[in-house]
Amino acid sequence: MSGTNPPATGTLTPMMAQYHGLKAEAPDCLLFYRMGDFFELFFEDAKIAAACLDIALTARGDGAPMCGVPIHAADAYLARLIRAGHRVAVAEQVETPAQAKERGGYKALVARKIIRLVTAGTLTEETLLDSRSANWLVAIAEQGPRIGLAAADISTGRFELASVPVAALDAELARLGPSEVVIAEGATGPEDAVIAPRSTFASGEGERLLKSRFGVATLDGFGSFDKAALAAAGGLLAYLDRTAQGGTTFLQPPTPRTAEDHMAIDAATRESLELTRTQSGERKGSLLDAVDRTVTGAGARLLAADLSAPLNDAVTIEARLNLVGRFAEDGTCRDRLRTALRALPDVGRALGRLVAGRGSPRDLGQLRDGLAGARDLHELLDGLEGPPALLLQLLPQLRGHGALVDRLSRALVATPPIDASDGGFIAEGYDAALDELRGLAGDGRRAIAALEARFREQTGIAGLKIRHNGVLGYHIEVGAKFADPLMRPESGFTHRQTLAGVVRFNAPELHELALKVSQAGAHALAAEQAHLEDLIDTALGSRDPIATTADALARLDVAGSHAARAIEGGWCRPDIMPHACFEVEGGRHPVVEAAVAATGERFVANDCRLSEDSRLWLVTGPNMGGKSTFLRQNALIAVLAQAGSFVPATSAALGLVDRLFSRVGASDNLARGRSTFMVEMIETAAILAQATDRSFVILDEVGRGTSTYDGLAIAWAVLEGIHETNRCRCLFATHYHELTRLAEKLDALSLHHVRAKEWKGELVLLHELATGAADKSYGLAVARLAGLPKPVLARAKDVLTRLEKGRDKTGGIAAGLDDLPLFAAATERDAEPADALREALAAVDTDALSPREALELVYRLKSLTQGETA
Ligand SMILES: Nc1ncnc2c1ncn2[C@@H]1O[C@H](COP(=O)(O)OP(=O)(O)OP(=O)(O)O)[C@@H](O)[C@H]1O
Repeated sequence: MSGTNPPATGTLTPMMAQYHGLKAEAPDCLLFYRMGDFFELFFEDAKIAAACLDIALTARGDGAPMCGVPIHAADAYLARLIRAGHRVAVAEQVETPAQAKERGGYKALVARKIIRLVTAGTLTEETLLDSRSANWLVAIAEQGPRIGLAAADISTGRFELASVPVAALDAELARLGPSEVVIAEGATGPEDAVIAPRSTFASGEGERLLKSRFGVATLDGFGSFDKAALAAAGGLLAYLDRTAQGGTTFLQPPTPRTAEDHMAIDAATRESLELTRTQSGERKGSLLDAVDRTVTGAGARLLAADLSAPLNDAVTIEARLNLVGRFAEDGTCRDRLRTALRALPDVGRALGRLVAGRGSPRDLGQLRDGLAGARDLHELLDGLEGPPALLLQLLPQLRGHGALVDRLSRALVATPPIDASDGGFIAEGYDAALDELRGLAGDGRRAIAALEARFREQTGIAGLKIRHNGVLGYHIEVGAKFADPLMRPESGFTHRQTLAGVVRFNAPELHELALKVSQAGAHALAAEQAHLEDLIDTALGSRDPIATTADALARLDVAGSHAARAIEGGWCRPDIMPHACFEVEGGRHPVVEAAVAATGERFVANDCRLSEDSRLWLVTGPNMGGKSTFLRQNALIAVLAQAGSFVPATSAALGLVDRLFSRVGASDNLARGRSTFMVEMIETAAILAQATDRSFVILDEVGRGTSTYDGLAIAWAVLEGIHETNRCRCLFATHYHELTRLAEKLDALSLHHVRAKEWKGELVLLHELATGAADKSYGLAVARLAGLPKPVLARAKDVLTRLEKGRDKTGGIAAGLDDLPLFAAATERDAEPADALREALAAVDTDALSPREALELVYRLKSLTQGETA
C-alpha cells in the first residue's frame, strides 16, 4: 500500500497545501495529481510508483521526490499499480486556468478534486480488466454465527447477497475469487482486505441504502435477506460510494444466494480439483480451460461462475442440459449461433462503463451492435422446432430494444471513437442544425484553402502555406527568406512568430474566416456532446433490460460452448437420477486426456459404478498407475454435470451431489508450504464432520504424511467412519495394501486396482481399472523406470525380501486387525461417556446459575470424566 507523505511543515506553497489536503482525503491511496498533460506523484508515493512502474524518479525544486505519468498512457500505468496491490486516488483539475483566473485573480491555483479511487474491485475500464473473468468486490460482515457477503461486479452490474455460517466463509471466497475484499475495522478477513469504518457495516443502514438505491419500499421483491447479508450490503454500498466519489456505479438488483442452491465445494477441494485455476494460479491447465469453448467474454465469465457453483437442483440442471442437447444435435444451428455471438461486442461491460460515467461514443456503438445482434439471434432461434424450455425463457430477453437500437443507429457513425472530445461521432442526417454547423465549418475550411491560393498569387510566394496549431490557431507561414515583404506595414499581414527557417503571420481576412470555422466547430462539438449525454441517458433508462439481454446472450454462449465441447470430445449427456448413484461408463479426465494426447498417447477410459450397496471404492495399484487421475475425473464429472454440461464419458447416470470433497495425502501437497500432515488431518476432519449420504468424496492416499503405522491406522479408521457414519459415495486411493482387508468387514466397500504388468523385466502401466486388489505394489519397478541407480535398486530388493519374509512370519503389519471390533461398536463404546457429560450439561439452566453453582458444576463435570477413565 502507499506510504505516508511527510507532514506539511513550514509555509507551504498554495499548490503543496492543496496537494496535502487532497492526500489527507485518501491517505491509503497513491495520489495521482493532475498537472497539465501529466498525473504527478510526490514524496513517498513517487518513490513507490517509480519503483513499481520503472519510471524516472526526479525531484522538485525544493528536493521533494516526484515522478509523473502522461495522461494518454495513464490507464496502462494504473493497471500496473493496481495489479501490484496499490490503490490510486485520481485528483483532476475541475476548472480551466481561465476559470481559475476569473475566480481568484492572476495567481489563482486551478481547483482540483479527487474524482475517483481506482481499486482492484471497482474497475470498469476495458484496458484494466480481463474480458474473460468477472471482477468481484466483496464486503464481509460478521453477525454472530453468520457471515454476510455482498459481492458486486460493477463492470457488469452483477450483485449477490449471501449469508453463510462462519465456517463456510473460505469456501465462498474461493468460489468468487474476489479482486478486492472490504471488511470492518477489527473484523477478521483476508490479509490484504481493505479496512472500512465499522459503522458502515450495519444492517439497518444496509437495508436503507438498498431501498433507496433501487427505489423500492421493501426488499421482498428481490428475495429475503438476513441481518448479516444486509450489514454486508451496507459496507459494500458505502465503499462503492467512497470509491466513486459521488459518481454512479452499476448494480443490478441483488440476488439472494443460499448455500443450499449449490453444490458445496470448500476452498481445499477447489484448489485440489483445479476447477478454474491450477494450484499455481494459472487458467491454463484448469478444468475451465479444458472446457471453455465460449466465443464471448461474457460467456467465458458465466462459464467460470457456473463451474465454480454447480447447481443442486435437478430441474434447472435439466433445463441447461436440454439446451446444450439441442445445440449438440443441430450442428447448423450451433454454428450459426456461435458465428453470430462471436461478432458481438461485450454489451454488459459497455453498459457498466456508461453507468459509471466513463462511457464513450464507442460504448454506445457497442450497445447498438450488441442489441441489434441479439435481435438477429432472436430471429435465428425463434423458428427452431421443439424449442427447449430454457430457450423459450431466454428468447424474449433478446428483444425489446428496437427503439433504442433504431435511435442509436440513426444517431451514431458506423465506428464511433473512444474519445468524445474531438467529436465526429454523430452521424450526418441525425440533426439538421448540427449538419449546418458542420457545413459552415467545412465551407470555412474550403474558403481558407482558397485564401491560401489567393495569398500565394498576391505575394508571389509559391511556398506560402496556411497552417493550424493549438497556440496560434490558423496562420500564414512562409520561408524566412521570403518574409521581408510581408513584414512591411502596408502588406496587410501582421507578424506573429519567427522560428528557425520560417516566419508566421496573420491577416484580417484569415482571422475572420478562422473565427467562423472555430465558432462553427465549437458549436458543432457542443451539439455533439449534448447528443451524447442525451443518448447515454436514454440508454441508461433501460439499463436493467439491457443487462438482462447481456445475461441471456452469455447463457446462450455457454450452452453453445458446452455443445461444441461435447461434439469435439465425444462427451455424453448425463442423466440426473433421484437416488445417490454414480454410474459412469468410459469416463475420462479432460485435462489429463489433453496432456496425454499431446504426447501422442491414448487416454484409457475407465468406468466408475457407485451405488447404495457399493458406495466406497478402494483403489490400489502402482505409482503413476492413474489412481489420482481416476479419482479426480469422477469428481470433475460431478461438477460438470451439475453445472449443466455434458461430461467426458460414454454414459453417465448421477444422483445429485450436495457436497464435494477432494483431499490429497500430505506429500503430494508440499507446494502449499504448510505443515502438510496437519493440514491433511484438519481437512479430513472437515469431511468426516460434513459429508452426508448425498456427498461425493475423493481421498487420495490420506494418511501417508506420517509414519506407516500411524498412517495406516488413520486411513483404516477414516474408511470405517466414512462407510458407517457418513455413508457418502467415496473413492479412496491408497498404497496401504493392508486396507484391502476391510473389504471383508464393510459391505459397501469394494476393491479395485489400476492394472500394470511386467514385460521383459520392464513395468508397463496400463492405466486401466480392474476389480480386486493389486497383486503387488511394483514400487521397485517404478523406481527402476525412474532411473534409480542399479546398486541402490539391488539393495532395495534385498531389504524388501527380508521385510516380506518377516511379514509372512508375523502376519504383517496389519496382523491382529482381524480381531478388531466393528466401527459402530467401537464408536458406541466411546460415545457413552460423552453422552453422560452431555446429559449433565443439557440439564443446566445457564442463566439461573450463581457463580458458586457454576464452580460446583465444573467440579461435577470434572468428576464425571474421572469416573469414566477410572
Ligand atoms: N487413464 C489414463 N490413460 C492414460 N494415461 C493416464 C491415465 N491415467 C493416468 N495417466 C498417466 O499417468 C500419469 C500418472 O497418473 P496418476 O498421477 O493418476 O497416477 P497415480 O496412480 O495416482 O500415481 P501415484 O500413486 O504415484 O500418485 C498421468 O500424469 C498420466 O500421464
